[in-house]
Amino acid sequence: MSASETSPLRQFIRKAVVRTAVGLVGAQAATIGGLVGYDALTKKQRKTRSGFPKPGHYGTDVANSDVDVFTFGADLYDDMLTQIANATHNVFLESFIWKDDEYGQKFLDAINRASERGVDVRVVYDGFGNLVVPNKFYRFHHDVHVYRFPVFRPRLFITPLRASGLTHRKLLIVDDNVAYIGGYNLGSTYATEWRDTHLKVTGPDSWVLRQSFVTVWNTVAAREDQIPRMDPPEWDSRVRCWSNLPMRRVYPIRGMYLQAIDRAKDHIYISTPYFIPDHQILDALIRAQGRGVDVRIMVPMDSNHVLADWGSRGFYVTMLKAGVTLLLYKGAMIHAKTATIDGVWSTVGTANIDRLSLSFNYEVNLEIIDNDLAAVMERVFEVDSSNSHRLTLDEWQARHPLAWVGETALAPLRPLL
Ligand SMILES: O=P(O)(O)OC[C@H](O)CO
Repeated sequence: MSASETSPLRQFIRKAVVRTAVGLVGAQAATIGGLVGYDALTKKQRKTRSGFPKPGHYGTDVANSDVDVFTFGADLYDDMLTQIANATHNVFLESFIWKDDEYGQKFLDAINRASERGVDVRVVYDGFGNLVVPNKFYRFHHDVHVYRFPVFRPRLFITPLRASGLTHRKLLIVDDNVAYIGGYNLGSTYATEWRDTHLKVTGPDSWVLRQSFVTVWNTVAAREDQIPRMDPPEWDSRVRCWSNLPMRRVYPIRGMYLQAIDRAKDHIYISTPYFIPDHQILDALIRAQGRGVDVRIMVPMDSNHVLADWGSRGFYVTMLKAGVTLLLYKGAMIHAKTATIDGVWSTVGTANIDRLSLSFNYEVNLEIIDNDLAAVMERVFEVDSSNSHRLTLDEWQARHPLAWVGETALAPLRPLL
């Protein structure tokens, strides 16, 4: 049938569909524009937030290794810088964000000095994550081996899945014996203004993090730049490492979370800066609450990404109706990517509970089965809870109708956030 022969009814339906689609996209664009504009206006106010209670620094033994829990950036960075300064053999550093500020410079200087004195230094950082940092900041000593994850990747046209993903990891491994992992990127804001959590593993269990770094490095580096294999200490460790590696097409962190949530019998405490779960994770959490598990999820009251906040808020009614406790962290940005379950199981890593982390980016999480560490993680969660507002269903349902419009308009974008 030619266009001129199209029936009036068909023409009407076609126009209605096109207008609805244009209207929806327009509403979404207007919502995003409004939220981003409002966010820019209130940014200054967020910069003068009141700060946060510091949960402290804890040391525990897990099997034959020492595990330190850091919850304040300046303490962590000082410890990392001391390790780099004392390194005698090698330093492997990977970071999603590496700012050109005071602390960023300290790390750059420390690894350059290590390289100068003959330490084998390997660095991985993300091109996209540091687009706003001038390239000239990254002046490495000529012996430092560097891989900058490229922003543009021609291989995307050949092997789109394997060539995708940013490195969202934050890792430091020193002398094959000390390894750091957690939410801290490198930058001065994170040193004092953000609440985050990092682990330091000293001893044989650090191997798993070394191996995670080596796996990525040895895939991207030239043959002459490969890092030699080091044998693992033991099979039956209570410390497991899960690495999302698009280059291998594996994303095990999501599976780790699903298994642990399904296994929970008593309580689940999760901290995440960005909470935009897929259906299966959301369903697992709601089912856990339904069988009597005390599920508590902590997110920032206002994070540094307004769209992520609104993407997250779209889940609040469902969660609150299911009885899940929502804790909104006040006065500072909480960026910890941690969970602890039943006083036994804990994870600390780089993955957020969102699709970018669980199904797209390079990530790494430690999973640790240990009562003492779980007790520490619960203590940290308790201190953070004391600085959080517990949201109620009544309060949330009384929010401004425009908020509901924002949540609904952003719902289709959740997979991208
Ligand atoms: O991507 P993350 O979780 O490391 O968070 C980084 C901040 O969002 C920087 O804007």
